[in-house]
Amino acid sequence: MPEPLRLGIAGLGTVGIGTVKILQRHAELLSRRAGRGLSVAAISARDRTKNRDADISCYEWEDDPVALARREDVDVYVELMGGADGPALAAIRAAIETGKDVVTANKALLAHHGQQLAEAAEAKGHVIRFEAAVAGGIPVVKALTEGLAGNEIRRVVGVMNGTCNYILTRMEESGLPYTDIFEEARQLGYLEADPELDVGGIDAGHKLSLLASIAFGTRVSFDAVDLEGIGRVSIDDIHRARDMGFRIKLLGVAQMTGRGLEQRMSPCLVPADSPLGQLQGGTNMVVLEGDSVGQVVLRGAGAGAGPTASAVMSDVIEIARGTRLSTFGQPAATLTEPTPARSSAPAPYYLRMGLTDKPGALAKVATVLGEEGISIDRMRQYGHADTSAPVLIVTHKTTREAVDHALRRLPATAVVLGDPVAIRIETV
Ligand SMILES: NC(=O)C1=CN([C@@H]2O[C@H](COP(=O)(O)OP(=O)(O)OC[C@H]3O[C@@H](n4cnc5c(N)ncnc54)[C@H](O)[C@@H]3O)[C@@H](O)[C@H]2O)C=CC1
Ligand SMILES: N[C@@H](CC=O)C(=O)O
Ligand code: NA
Repeated sequence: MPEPLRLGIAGLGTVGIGTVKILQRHAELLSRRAGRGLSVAAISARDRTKNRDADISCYEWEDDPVALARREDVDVYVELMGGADGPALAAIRAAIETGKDVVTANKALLAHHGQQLAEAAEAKGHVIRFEAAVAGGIPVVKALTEGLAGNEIRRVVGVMNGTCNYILTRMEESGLPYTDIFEEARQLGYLEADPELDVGGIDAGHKLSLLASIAFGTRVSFDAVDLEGIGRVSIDDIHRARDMGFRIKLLGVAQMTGRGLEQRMSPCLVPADSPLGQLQGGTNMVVLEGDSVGQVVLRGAGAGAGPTASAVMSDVIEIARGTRLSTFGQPAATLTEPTPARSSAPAPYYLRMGLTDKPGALAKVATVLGEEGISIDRMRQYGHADTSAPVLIVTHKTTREAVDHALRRLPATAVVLGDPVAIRIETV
């Protein structure tokens, strides 16, 4: 049997300890699958003495994660500290410089530095693997890189942030507004240290940009992701959308169009009876569409110690087996610079507005929509006690530009009260 593969594990929080536990619990199973033993050369975290849910006294300790990366007895540097820059970046650079392969769960870091790190690693014949970084335990990176390698990928769509899906699901269940459920999520410890990463759509945008790179052979371009978080999703819209047969999800879409690479992470309506519409709580779902395979739907835990460590271990075993994959599915130097699509593909839209309850009000709105080339598919007016009549409109496919233009014109009709809401409807 070959020599054991020696790991240096930096970060002993949720994911790091989850990884240590799998290594300890399944040592024999893992070495059978890997074809060689797996050993831990040393570990590192901020606080050595912290009470942890695993016995780490058997491992050598390094205070400095960069020193751990430079150790000669480490073959694979397992970075589970987090942070887009700082020690995680310095440590991964040091690991590559000194000839190690790298496994990381750090989507923020790869979204910002993935291209440069992949080029550096590949120039030296080393690999960077990141299954845990996208949708946690769901093997979506491997599905795209390996299982669907024979396809031209048409589209990647998904719910990739469990916290946002939890918040939206709980708002619908409880009827409580965003601020109340945000607080509930905080109390449950679901939110990242900087909650804006979750609710601002940034974390999910990081993940989408990594999948887009593999799917379309383009350099990671997180800055080109059109981002909108869930902070403005109202309980009203959640209920009205449900009345019309939809649910609101923070949805990521990446597709190559005639106008360039479209990457969006924003609240969208999806049919309530679709797989995405049925997705409840903190679960993730990614839908991959290939020209030969059609649609592949992956669903599972996008976060948590066990699921995320499961993904980390899949990368470690891949390396132990001798599989050497390019970080983004093809040599980093051959990834092309994407042209960002300036506008998104046409789609139906959901429009909600309050109208003055006077004859002809609806006709004025319909005229503006018609003049902007927007055709109405369905409409519903609600009973009301005051002077503002709530109206919902589902349009046929149209462009975001036409919708925005119509919304800008509506105040001039003098029949629309307050700010109308427009949300894209995504059919998957
Ligand atoms: N928690 C989850 O469910 C998921 C986490 N991830 C990613 O996994 C990585 C780790 O996340 P968690 O385990 O949740 O974080 P955590 O906050 O629970 O643990 C971080 C660990 O890294 C150590 N650390 C942080 N900065 C350090 C430094 N400068 N020097 C030495 N040690 C340092 C901390 O002491 C701690 O042991 C992050 O990149 C995160 O985005 C990815 C998917 C899911
Ligand atoms: N904050 C993330 C954790 C995993 O990436 C989420 O809620 O999905
Ligand atoms: Na994954």
